[in-house]
Amino acid sequence: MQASSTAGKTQASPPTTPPAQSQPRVVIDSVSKDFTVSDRKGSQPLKALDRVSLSINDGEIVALTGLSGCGKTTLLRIIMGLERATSGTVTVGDKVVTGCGFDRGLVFQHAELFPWRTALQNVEFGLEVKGVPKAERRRIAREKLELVGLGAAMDRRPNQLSGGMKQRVGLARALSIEPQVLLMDEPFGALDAQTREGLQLEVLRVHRETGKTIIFVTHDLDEAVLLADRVVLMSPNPGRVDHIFDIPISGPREDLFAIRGLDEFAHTRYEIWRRLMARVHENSEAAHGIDPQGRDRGGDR
Ligand SMILES: Nc1ncnc2c1ncn2[C@@H]1O[C@H](COP(=O)(O)OP(=O)(O)OP(=O)(O)O)[C@@H](O)[C@H]1O
Repeated sequence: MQASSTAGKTQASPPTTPPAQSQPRVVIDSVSKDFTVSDRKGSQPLKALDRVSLSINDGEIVALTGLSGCGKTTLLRIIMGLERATSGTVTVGDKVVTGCGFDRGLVFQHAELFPWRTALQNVEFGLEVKGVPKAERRRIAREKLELVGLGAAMDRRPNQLSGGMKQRVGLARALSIEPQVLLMDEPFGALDAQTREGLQLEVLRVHRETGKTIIFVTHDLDEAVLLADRVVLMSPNPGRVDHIFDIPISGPREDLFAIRGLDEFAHTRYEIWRRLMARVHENSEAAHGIDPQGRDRGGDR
C-alpha cells in the first residue's frame, strides 16, 4: 500500500481513497505501460509505468511530480487518451478512456498554436472539431480568452504574442470545450518566473470560477505545493506512485506571497524534496551497481 501523508503526519487511509465528501472524477486503476526502446544494441522492453493506481476527486487539483523519466507525461497522455495503457484502465466520470474525448482538455508545455490563425481562431479550433456552430464558437472563444485575461489580444497571431500569452491561449483553448478534467503537462515550465506566477494565479482563478478537476505535471515543487490539493510523487524504473502528499493549506490560494510564508508550505515542500532526494540517491547508486541495502550487485564499475 502506498503511504499518504500531510506534512510530517502519516495517515491511516490509502491514497487511492478520496475524501468521503467528494466523488472521484478520474480513477486510474493499476495502469501499466510498456514501451520498446531501440538503440545500437537492439530493441529492449521498457516498463514506463507499473500498476499505477490513483483516484482524483471532482474539483481537485493534483500535481504529478518526480524524477525525469518516471512516467509523468506517459500517465497524463494515457488519461488524455493519446496513449493506450498496456494494462489497467482509466475512468473519467463513468466512462472508461479509450481515446481522446471532449471531457478532457490538454494544455501542452509549448502552446502548439497554429501560426496562421489568430488567438481567437486558435481557441475556436477545438470547438470546430466538436461541431459547434460558428456564431456560438466565436462567443465561447471570446469568453474563454476574456477569462484568461487576453480579451485585448484576441486578434493577434502567435508571432505577436509573448510566451505567457501563448500559454494563456492554450489554456483558453483547452477550457473552450468545457472539459470535466483539465490536464496540463508542465504548462509553465518554459516561462520566466514572473510570467509563470501570473499564470499560476490564472489557473487558481479559473479553478475557483469553474471548479474543474485539474491534473498537472510539474518539476517545480513550489508550484506543486502552491497550486495542488495533493502532490503525487512518482519514482522511476519502473514508474510508480512513490508517495502522495496532502497539502495542508486551507482557504484561498491566490495570495501566493503569503502562502510561501506559511510554515505548512515550507514544511510540505521540504518533505517532498527530502523524499525526492532519497530517490535521486537510490537511482544513482543503482546506476553504479550499488544496492541501497548495502549489497554489491556486481554492476559495471
Ligand atoms: N514513445 C515512447 N517510446 C519509447 N519510450 C518512451 C516513449 N515515451 C516515453 N518513453 C520512455 O518512458 C519513460 C517515461 O517517460 P515520460 O516522458 O513519461 O517521463 P517523465 O516523467 O514525463 O519525464 P520528464 O520529467 O523528463 O518529462 C522514459 O524512460 C521514456 O524514455
